[in-house]
Amino acid sequence: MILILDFGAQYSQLIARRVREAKVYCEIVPYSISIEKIKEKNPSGLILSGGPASVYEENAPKALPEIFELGLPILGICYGGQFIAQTFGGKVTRASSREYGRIELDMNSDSKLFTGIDKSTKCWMSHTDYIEQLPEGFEVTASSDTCPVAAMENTERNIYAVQFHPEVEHTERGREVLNNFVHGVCGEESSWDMGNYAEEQIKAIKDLVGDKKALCALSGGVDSSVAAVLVHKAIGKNLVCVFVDHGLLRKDEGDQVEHVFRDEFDMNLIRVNAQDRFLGKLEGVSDPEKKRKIIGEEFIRVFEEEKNRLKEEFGHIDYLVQGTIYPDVIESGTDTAAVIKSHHNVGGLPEDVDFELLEPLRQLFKDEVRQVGRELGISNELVERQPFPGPGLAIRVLGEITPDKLEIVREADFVFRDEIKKAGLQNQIWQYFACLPNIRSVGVMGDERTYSHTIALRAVTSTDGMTSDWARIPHEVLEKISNRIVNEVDHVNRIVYDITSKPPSTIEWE
Ligand SMILES: Nc1ncnc2c1ncn2[C@@H]1O[C@H](COP(=O)(O)OP(=O)(O)OP(=O)(O)O)[C@@H](O)[C@H]1O
Ligand SMILES: O=c1[nH]c(=O)c2[nH+]cn([C@@H]3O[C@H](COP(=O)(O)O)[C@@H](O)[C@H]3O)c2[nH]1
Ligand SMILES: NC(=O)CC[C@H](N)C(=O)O
Ligand SMILES: [Mg+2]
Repeated sequence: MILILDFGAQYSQLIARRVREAKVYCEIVPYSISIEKIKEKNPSGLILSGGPASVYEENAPKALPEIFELGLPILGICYGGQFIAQTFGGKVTRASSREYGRIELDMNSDSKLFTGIDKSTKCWMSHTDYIEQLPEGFEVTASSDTCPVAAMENTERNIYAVQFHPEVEHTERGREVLNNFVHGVCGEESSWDMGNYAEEQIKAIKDLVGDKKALCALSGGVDSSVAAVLVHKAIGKNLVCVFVDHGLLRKDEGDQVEHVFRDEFDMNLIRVNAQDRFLGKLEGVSDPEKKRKIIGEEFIRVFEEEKNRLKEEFGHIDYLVQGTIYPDVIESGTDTAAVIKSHHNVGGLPEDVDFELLEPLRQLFKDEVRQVGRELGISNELVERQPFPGPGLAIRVLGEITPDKLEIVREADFVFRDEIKKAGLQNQIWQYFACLPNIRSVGVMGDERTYSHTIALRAVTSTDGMTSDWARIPHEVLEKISNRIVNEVDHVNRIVYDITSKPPSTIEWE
């Protein structure tokens, strides 16, 4: 097995996922793990993850130096690599030129880590610091103009470090790098089997819930639909689904979700119209984290009210099923990982929740959830649906939300989606939406001065939502979308297209 020492990385689970995909068992442990514990687990290699800290800071997280005396192969990624450099006497400092997102790297294919990889390949970076001075005994195995030590190794000690992220989907040959490490360097064989996730989960849910009852927070999105079907297969009629229309949905979405769900599934579904209470609570609030927490809490209050209301006819409900997936968890922050944004269903939950949480997809990434959905026989149309965040349009109207602004973004978003569909691009773009940045600018329309809103279009390619690139939508399509939005949506006189990757941006603007 392989041990991953976690320094608070966004991508630790992704590293684990790639190692498992290479059919090798692995576990994630805190960076501070003791030497005895490591010996107990008897790994064939260690991977040191990335992390938000800088190794030269006073309280930077440090693994025990004795890990380097175990004789085990070690691979450090980003922070992990910088930690290796510092430990062996190299120098890590803040880079004059930071790198986020795509870069081209020259790799030395003589390195065991890069066996079989072309010289120049596309890699994904996310760092502020860099290895300025190579530690003694190490040699450089990859570099770019701005990052002289993009990879280094000490073959005698079997220690490797990379500045880029081999674990993310956008690093073209990343899987091969990790394969080379676990098989080529650590000598692991492909022996571990992932089993059948759906079957195992259904059995586990059956055992856990027994004949108790559960309420599923159902949005009509991919994650909660898959979660609902899993739980329904386990406990049948003891599940009730609650869909909340919080007034922050896209155009006509409430009716569509209700329709699709009743058509496709034979499950209890309750729709709660809660537009006024959500918008009331959000009035005058402009901080994104505050908005997310208000929404997270309000969802729970609605579910609790439904639970009380259903007591007589349905019986006591113990569990709340949510379609939480791994990015929701990690981005909401953990003991070591930074808070990127509090997803309403994790970091946005209030402290007092009158349910036991049941989240069967909590360890999975989006593409894995889609795979489970297909195994469960859910229609392609639903499984392929683009993600839509639980806080909805509230995090796409930047700053304070008003009914007028919601209306503008809703209409612009409708036009955008309509044109993407007409251009036949909906399967090539992972997520696409309109956003209202809350800036107004001067325009001239019909010879009159306007001072109106800007709409920002966001469209990204991704696989798991952890990294993304901006979608290269043909200019003719963008032109059509721009024309239509300005012509059809009142109070808009300017359209911009977002051309940042994640990192450094995130997919949503708030
Ligand atoms: N309008 C809603 N009504 C009830 N529950 C919701 C609603 N929106 C979100 N949720 C709950 O919050 C969870 C997280 O939302 P999220 O948007 O990440 O997932 P999803 O809507 O199920 O899938 P997708 O990512 O495809 O939109 C959902 O799985 C669901 O349990
Ligand atoms: O249910 C959700 N509740 C949330 O609070 C939330 N915030 C972001 N998202 C979705 O998660 C994916 C990654 O988003 P970001 O790059 O913006 O962090 C993207 O698909 C986002 O749409 C959310 N989903
Ligand atoms: N992704 C990382 O591990 C980042 C490491 C460190 N915080 C940097 O900015 O360079
Ligand atoms: Mg959703």
